[in-house]
Amino acid sequence: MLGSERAIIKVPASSANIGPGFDSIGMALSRYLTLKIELADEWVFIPQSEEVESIPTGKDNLMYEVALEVATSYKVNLPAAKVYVSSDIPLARGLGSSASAIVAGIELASLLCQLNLSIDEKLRIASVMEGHPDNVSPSLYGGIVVGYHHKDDTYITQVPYADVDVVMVIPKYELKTTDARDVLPKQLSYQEAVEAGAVGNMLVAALMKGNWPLVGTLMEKDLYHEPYRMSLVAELPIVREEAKKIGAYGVALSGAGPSILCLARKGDGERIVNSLRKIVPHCEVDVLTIDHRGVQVHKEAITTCN
Ligand SMILES: Nc1ncnc2c1ncn2[C@@H]1O[C@H](COP(=O)(O)OP(=O)(O)OP(=O)(O)O)[C@@H](O)[C@H]1O
Ligand SMILES: N[C@@H](CCO)C(=O)O
Repeated sequence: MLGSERAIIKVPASSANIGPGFDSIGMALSRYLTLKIELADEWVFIPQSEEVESIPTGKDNLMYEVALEVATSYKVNLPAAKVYVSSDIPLARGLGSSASAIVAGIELASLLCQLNLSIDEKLRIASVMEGHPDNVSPSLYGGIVVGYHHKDDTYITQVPYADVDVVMVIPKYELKTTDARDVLPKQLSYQEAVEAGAVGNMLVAALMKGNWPLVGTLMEKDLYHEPYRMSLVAELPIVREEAKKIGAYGVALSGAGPSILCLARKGDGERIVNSLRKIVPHCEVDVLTIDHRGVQVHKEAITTCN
């Protein structure tokens, strides 16, 4: 295995929650964490792009920690590797960079230890590690995924189609998920919990039917997290007002923020991007597509030049 070959692991980014699908719904997006892996005498991660220039280069890297934990749980040794890392997923912006790294770490262990893990086994391991399946499941399976995870089981269902444009507003500042979770309440009242659950149920029904105007309405009615995180992302109300004015279906925080997800009719994305760039010139604004493939692994021959 490997030796004269190099393996390539490509993991898509993801946007979790889509409003009321807190900790359970996410979509895979067309930004990627890419690893090129060769067997080596010791572990090293070599950053190849700006987004990952600050990641640890040794055994304190999250991807190594994940790979080691997987190898240990299967009672096998983890061979050392040299890993070239490139990515256009910004860290700590609500685009699932940590979930992509967890999926990459599981794939590393599966490949280097020849574990041959099934995708469902990878989902279970990744969800246990991340604590919720909303980012890891789309990064593994692609598309829009609805999931439920608890200590005994993890379940997912893929949304069958998604013909929408995705506009992402990405502020320059980071917001760590742990900090964005610290502002959440410890409890909701029974009445609030029932209402929040009903909104989430309706969102799933609308997603499954491909009723995007209704998805847009419901993604703005979250009661689990966005009301508490609003104060952390000043751009959210401004982007929402402008995007809705020019025809977006709906706007919500992407994951724990600070990025902002806008869903729009197919073909409307560029127009919305042009308009939002004027309103929030300090942010990156881009049309992304939904990745339908999920994580990809392949091998290529290593050729040496003399
Ligand atoms: N490729 C990577 N290699 C090593 N560590 C990484 C990598 N990608 C992300 N991380 C770690 O994950 C942290 C970001 O995780 P965090 O959960 O705060 O944000 P996120 O996953 O980008 O956003 P969200 O969970 O809201 O979608 C980084 O600061 C870094 O420590
Ligand atoms: N569902 C998670 C996604 C980020 O990990 C949150 O919103 O905190």
